Amino acid sequence: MVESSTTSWRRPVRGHRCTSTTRMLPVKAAREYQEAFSWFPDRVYVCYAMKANFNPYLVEHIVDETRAADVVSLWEMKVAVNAGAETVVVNGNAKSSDEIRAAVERSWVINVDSFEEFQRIEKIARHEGERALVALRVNPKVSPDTHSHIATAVEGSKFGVELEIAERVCRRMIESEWVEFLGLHYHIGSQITDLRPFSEALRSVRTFLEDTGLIEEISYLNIGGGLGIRYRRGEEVPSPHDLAEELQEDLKELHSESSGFDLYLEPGRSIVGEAGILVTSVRQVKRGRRRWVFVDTGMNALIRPALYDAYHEVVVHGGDYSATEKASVAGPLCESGDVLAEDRELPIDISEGDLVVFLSAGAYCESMASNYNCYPIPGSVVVRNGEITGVRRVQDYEAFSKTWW
Ligand SMILES: Cc1ncc(COP(=O)(O)O)c(C=O)c1O
Ligand SMILES: N[C@@H](CCCC[NH3+])C(=O)O
Repeated sequence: MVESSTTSWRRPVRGHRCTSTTRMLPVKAAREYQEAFSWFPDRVYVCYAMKANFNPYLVEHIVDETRAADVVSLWEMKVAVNAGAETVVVNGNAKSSDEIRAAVERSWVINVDSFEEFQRIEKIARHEGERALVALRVNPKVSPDTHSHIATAVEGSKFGVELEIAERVCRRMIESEWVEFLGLHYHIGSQITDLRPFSEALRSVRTFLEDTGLIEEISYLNIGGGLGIRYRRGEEVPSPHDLAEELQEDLKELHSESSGFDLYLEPGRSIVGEAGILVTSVRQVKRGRRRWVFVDTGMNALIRPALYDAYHEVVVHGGDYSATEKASVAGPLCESGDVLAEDRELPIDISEGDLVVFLSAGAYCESMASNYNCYPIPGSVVVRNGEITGVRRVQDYEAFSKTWW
């Protein structure tokens, strides 16, 4: 649950009962992933993709269930370890040497993004005197129906290695004294609600593994994350069980052709997305050609509408919906794109101080918050089974200014 920067909540305290009916879905979702793939013959690791929401209190609950995380930076590594992650996979197209070193020292699997990165890893591993555990991120080239900014396996994508040249890279990894080649990784993008691209990607990778004979060399297959969530009321989206069913046949056959491999998944949004809300409060209503509802936080806390034309359901807490009219909800920032919701039916009598709540804000909202216009990073409250289990206070000026002076 994500609270806006300046809403006038009573100060939440860890352990207090909370009256909110918001369910803590993430643990359930993580469990569902584990159950959904339980037919897989070897081990299955559900590595929570921390980029979706790295709130440490939330990560703690999820990792308690999964024991595994997908990280992309040193700080994500720290949060994952503090939350008790035992299995960590390291992603990123431009990893720093410190990140690579940390992974090598702890024997975490590195999903290698390029041949050049493999060479850097080899050098670092030699220097450390430790073999690096590596998998190669490949680009199976699929075009899911999602925003182009979050499709990650299209032609020309910055991520991964094209399958046409991947065999050569894998063979070099296999020959290397300083890396241990485990297998392949791919991730086709995010907010994907059609299952076809997931099976297309798996089939491309399967064909690659069979045609090259690399099927005999792998002990690791990482199929990434990407499953979409419900942003609009009434929308139907596939569940982890649907995804598992879609992939079951190919995965089982691939497994039977191999000498056995563990399956890794990296879901982010589908674990935390639906569970989070962003609570803002109305500062002002403006009437002109359009009716505007200005709230106290904007794209600094919810950048998805501006970045991806994303839609988030809006609810006015306790609002009288018997008389509504169209209005757009915008933040206070000096940016025309700082519009959080366009043309929604909102109560006519909405006024200063009313709480405007954005739904499905658990993923890529809190984690993408910024200090634009020197607005503080909003605080957040994590609730589980009706109880507050974690509070991050609104960033204060002292914490903010330390970054600068
Ligand atoms: C490598 C990688 N794995 C996993 C994820 C998580 O994706 P999602 O939140 O869509 O499940 C991402 C983000 O798209 C990613 O880049
Ligand atoms: N930030 C994106 C998802 C990025 C996925 C990370 N690879 C969103 O809000 O939809």
